[in-house]
Amino acid sequence: MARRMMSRLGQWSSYVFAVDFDTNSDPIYFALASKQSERPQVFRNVLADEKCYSLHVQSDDKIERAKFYGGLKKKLSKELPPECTILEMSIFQPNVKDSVIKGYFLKDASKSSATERVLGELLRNDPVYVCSYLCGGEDRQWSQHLWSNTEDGWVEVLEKYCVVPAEKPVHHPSTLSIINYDVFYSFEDAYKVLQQCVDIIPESKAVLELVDQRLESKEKTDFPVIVIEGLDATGKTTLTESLTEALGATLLKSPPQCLSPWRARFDTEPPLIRRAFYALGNYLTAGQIGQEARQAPVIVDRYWHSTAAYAIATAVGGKLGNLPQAGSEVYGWPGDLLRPSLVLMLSLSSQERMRRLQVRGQDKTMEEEELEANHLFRQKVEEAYQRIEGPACITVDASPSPDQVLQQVLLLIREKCHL
Ligand SMILES: Nc1nc2c(ncn2[C@@H]2O[C@H](COP(=O)(O)OP(=O)(O)OP(=O)(O)O)[C@@H](O)[C@H]2O)c(=O)[nH]1
Ligand SMILES: Nc1ncnc2c1ncn2[C@@H]1O[C@H](COP(=O)(O)OP(=O)(O)O)[C@@H](O)[C@H]1O
Repeated sequence: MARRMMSRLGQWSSYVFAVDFDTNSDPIYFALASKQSERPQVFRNVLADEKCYSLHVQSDDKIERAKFYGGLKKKLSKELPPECTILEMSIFQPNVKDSVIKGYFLKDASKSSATERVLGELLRNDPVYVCSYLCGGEDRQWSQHLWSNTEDGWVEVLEKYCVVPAEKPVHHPSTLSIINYDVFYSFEDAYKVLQQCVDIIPESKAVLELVDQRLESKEKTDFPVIVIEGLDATGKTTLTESLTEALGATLLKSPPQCLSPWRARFDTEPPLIRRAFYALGNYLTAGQIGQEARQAPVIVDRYWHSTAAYAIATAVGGKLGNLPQAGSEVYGWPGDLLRPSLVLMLSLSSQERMRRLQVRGQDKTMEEEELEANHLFRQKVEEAYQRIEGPACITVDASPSPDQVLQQVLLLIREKCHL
């Protein structure tokens, strides 16, 4: 027992556990130790006498981990008692990229044994670690108890560790696994993800075949390439169509039309797979841009900024201040992706944007629903847009009439692209 205890504690002793009790404040950070700490009790302000558990995915295969984790919250929400609160949890080594293991912390105020039954089932059938947390002794200290399956299918508590406070890390744990999990900075990295999905998502094969036929894009283009960005209903479609006419340009968009048959399918996938799909969409569009910009200016409706901004805003948990600082490598442009001459970001008040969304009456994407419901998510998307470099976007006030916005943008294009 001692050997196993040391092996696990040895494995986890350099890890910090982070639980998001409230998106407006810092997570609670704790570590594991073989003996109690002299420092204040970890959960003193956030837990009373609830039963607490944690579970996290243990698989070396990042696709399997992403797929399982993607469906886990829905499964827990469906099967756990309503009094059981499901909180985001990360286990990570501070400042070590790719060290993040995502999971959930359960605060169970129910008096039923349903939670333990559901967790026992998960432990028996799925690639998860399950732990329970107990508060005991005069000093009301918390301990973590690792569950294990016995041969006859029962659950036993394998090892017990003291839960001790841990320092707040420099970077929020959710920022440690953005690169190649939420945002892809090379064609090859995105392509590899879909290649690994061919067996579990058959549509990946058709997408890869299209991507294999993509046109090569050149560094430099003969005519200017102008990208129009912005949240849903800021007026991108209206502006790009009138711009195309005014400039005798070619209109493209990302993801390109040829990926439309599979878009809804990949929108249901976890970020790792979904973002790889959108990244490959940008490379397909880049090939089309390279070809079309030989004959005329090109206008693009959404491109890299949309892909990176939505992915970063979705990945970064907690408050707005948890976003990686401006200048961070996550805001960099992929070295192998065609760079446009100009990126314009349409900006609009929330009220006017909601009005236009209603007027247009189209269905909203899942992310747009989120944008509407979640002011914090919208702030993160808008802030991420502003921090992306290579080129950075120029903000345009999209509140005037369609024609006034068009004239304002034509002036900017003439000034910046000498068109
Ligand atoms: N284009 C694009 N959209 C993304 C990406 N990642 C997520 N999305 C989602 O897809 C939505 C936009 O998809 P579009 O096909 O541009 O839908 P649309 O109706 O044309 O959007 P608007 O042009 O904003 O009206 C965004 O609101 C995001 O929710 C990405 O990499 N590229
Ligand atoms: N400058 C504008 N002023 C008022 N309404 C606008 C303006 N631009 C677009 N709209 C209207 O707002 C709605 C959303 O415009 P759309 O071009 O579809 O935005 P996006 O493509 O960014 O989602 C449409 O009904 C459109 O007619």
